Amino acid sequence: MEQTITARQACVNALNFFEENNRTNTELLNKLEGQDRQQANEYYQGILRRKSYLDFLISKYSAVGVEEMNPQFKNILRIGLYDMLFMDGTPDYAAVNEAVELAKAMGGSKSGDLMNAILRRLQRDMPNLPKPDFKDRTKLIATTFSHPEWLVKRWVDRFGEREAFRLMQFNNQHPYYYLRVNGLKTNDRNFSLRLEKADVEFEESDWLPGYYRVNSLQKVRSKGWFQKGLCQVQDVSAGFAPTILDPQPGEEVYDLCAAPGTKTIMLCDLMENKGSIHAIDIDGDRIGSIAENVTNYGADIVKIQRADIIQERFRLVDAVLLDAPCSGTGVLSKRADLRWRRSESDLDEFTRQQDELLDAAANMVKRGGRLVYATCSIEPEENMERIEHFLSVYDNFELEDLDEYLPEEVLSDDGKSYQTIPHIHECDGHFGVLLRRKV
Ligand SMILES: C[S@@+](CC[C@H](N)C(=O)[O-])C[C@H]1O[C@@H](n2cnc3c(N)ncnc32)[C@H](O)[C@@H]1O
Repeated sequence: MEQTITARQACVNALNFFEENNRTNTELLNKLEGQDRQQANEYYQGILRRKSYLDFLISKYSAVGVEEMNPQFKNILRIGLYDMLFMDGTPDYAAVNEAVELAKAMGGSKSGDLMNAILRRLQRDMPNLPKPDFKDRTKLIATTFSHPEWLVKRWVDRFGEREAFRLMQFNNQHPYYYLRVNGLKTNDRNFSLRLEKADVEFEESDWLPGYYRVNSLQKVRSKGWFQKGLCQVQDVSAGFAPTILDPQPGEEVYDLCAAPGTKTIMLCDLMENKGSIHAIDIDGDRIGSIAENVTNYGADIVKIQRADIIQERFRLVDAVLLDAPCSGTGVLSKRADLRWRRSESDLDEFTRQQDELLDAAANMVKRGGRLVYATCSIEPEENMERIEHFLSVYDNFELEDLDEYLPEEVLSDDGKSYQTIPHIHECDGHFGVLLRRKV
């Protein structure tokens, strides 16, 4: 029989995995059910959202430096401290006990004693814990807001300190989630009635139809609505790219870079499940999720293909969506792990790849056809600068106005691109443009 583990244990395992492999293993968190699963994810993302600050405090109370500490012990310590500082429902004594028991179980009684000593001292000083006191301003801000120094420097230079603080504070909040209704299986009215009946607090978006902002996904998950394909989790700003592509029933559409398929199923919805969508992705592991999503949502116009779109040739179609791989700096509140996985040099790699992908995508569009380029980044190099570069090479494409599709507050002054910035628009940060190939 498989041994059952607690949310805290699962989180320690996931944090250990992250430190070793520099990536998230969602299976370690999601093998739990119900509330435990939610709690494990909450710990994991929450601790990564506050990592530098937690480590700063740990360094003040431990004789062993954070870098030299046994990773498992360090991650249990982070959970105990996170519990005391940020988990409202856990009394301090319970947070300490849980961490001590976990340390004993995972590392023996000496480990439990040491855990107890460090956390008790932190608990005692709780109202007056030390504040980061580094002379180096970037390091001070980075530690206070738990963001990497390179990103702090970049955002302070670009936005100024005050705005950068607001952005990082937003990234450190518990995120909002949006549900998008699957129009192939239900409708907005029916779905909002379901939400009311299930006692889910929600707010309907006034930006796009069929989006509902909720504070927690737990009730929706327990109702089985995701498995039934009634709705999906998709930030409203992620819905902008399929919206501006405006795919029509009967058209032939490429969804390049499609996995895990959240935009593919929205395209099916917009096309009323008529026409054809080729969902293409290079990643064999991620491609299975497209099929799962499509089946769940009751769509049958999707052909899934594993391919490198830069290497392979495709015939021309009416509309192409290129949801490019990017740094993901627009989604750091939901994907706190990304802030520690990325480095500044990754940006050069992403922009090079984005140019190649745009080049490939442009050669799949019929005359008069449309190409949408989108990212979940807020970095200009991955966004408008890529499009400016593209247009300097491809004078047979032009930018289209977006004001008939999207609210004014997310559009650039000339109305030809959208960009959401998390703390300003209170959603994820997404960018996109609609390019038309001249006839
Ligand atoms: C931002 S994610 C796509 C998210 C997806 N559109 C959605 O909304 O669910 C980018 C995807 O690009 C894929 N990708 C990267 N390089 C590619 C290439 N050369 N050919 C095809 N897919 C590629 C990655 O495997 C990844 O799944």
